[in-house]
Amino acid sequence: MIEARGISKQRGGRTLWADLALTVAAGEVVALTGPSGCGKSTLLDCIGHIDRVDSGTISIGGVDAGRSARRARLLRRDHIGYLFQDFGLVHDATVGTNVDLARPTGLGRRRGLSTAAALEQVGLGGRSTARAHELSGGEQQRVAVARLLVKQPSVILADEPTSALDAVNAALVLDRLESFAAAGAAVLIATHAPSVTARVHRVVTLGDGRDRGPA
Ligand SMILES: Nc1ncnc2c1ncn2[C@@H]1O[C@H](COP(=O)(O)OP(=O)(O)OP(=O)(O)O)[C@@H](O)[C@H]1O
Repeated sequence: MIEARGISKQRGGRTLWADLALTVAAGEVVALTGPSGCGKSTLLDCIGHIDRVDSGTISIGGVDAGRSARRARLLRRDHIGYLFQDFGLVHDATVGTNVDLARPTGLGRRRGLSTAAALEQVGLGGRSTARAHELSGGEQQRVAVARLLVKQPSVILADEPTSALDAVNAALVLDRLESFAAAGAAVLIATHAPSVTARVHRVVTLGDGRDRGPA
């Protein structure tokens, strides 16, 4: 589902990674680890088509957007979902609006759950009119998960999704990510947390080129 081949990226004159290959199959949960500053977030941004690699190719579901901004936008809109450490919500918007905003407008618009059903699934059925900033961190990350439930992306990129959460909420988020994979999504999680790497199918370590294989 995610297929990166020979990709390289420089930042501020420093090579973050070079000639890197990474694949994540449909149904697989892969953790991306490595020392702080080695370029995990940058790699997620490139795979998520928010940023561009300097060389190499990245295809999502067999589609390589190349240098086309339009094709990158369509991949982001229809196929890619994000989960961020800081939750990535619009703070002043309501919970319901935050979830509505994730609904694809193109071919995938009928794919996911309704906003009400998604909020119900994450235990926030009664909170749709609350402003996002009024929720706790754990609740905000559950709103972010509800956004994925309405979008049903085939690729989920999660950047330290549990680092601001307590153990209970972190486990809930991981449960959800595993459910998305069980339903066929490819899930890539950048993380430092042993509690995450212990649960995934495979760990890829940036910086030393190691891929430990099945965890
Ligand atoms: N917008 C930017 N402009 C220039 N350099 C940047 C930018 N964003 C990140 N960097 C640099 O790129 C390098 C990689 O950053 P990145 O956030 O991808 O690393 P990371 O492995 O995710 O780190 P951490 O584990 O601390 O989150 C760092 O040295 C960082 O300072």
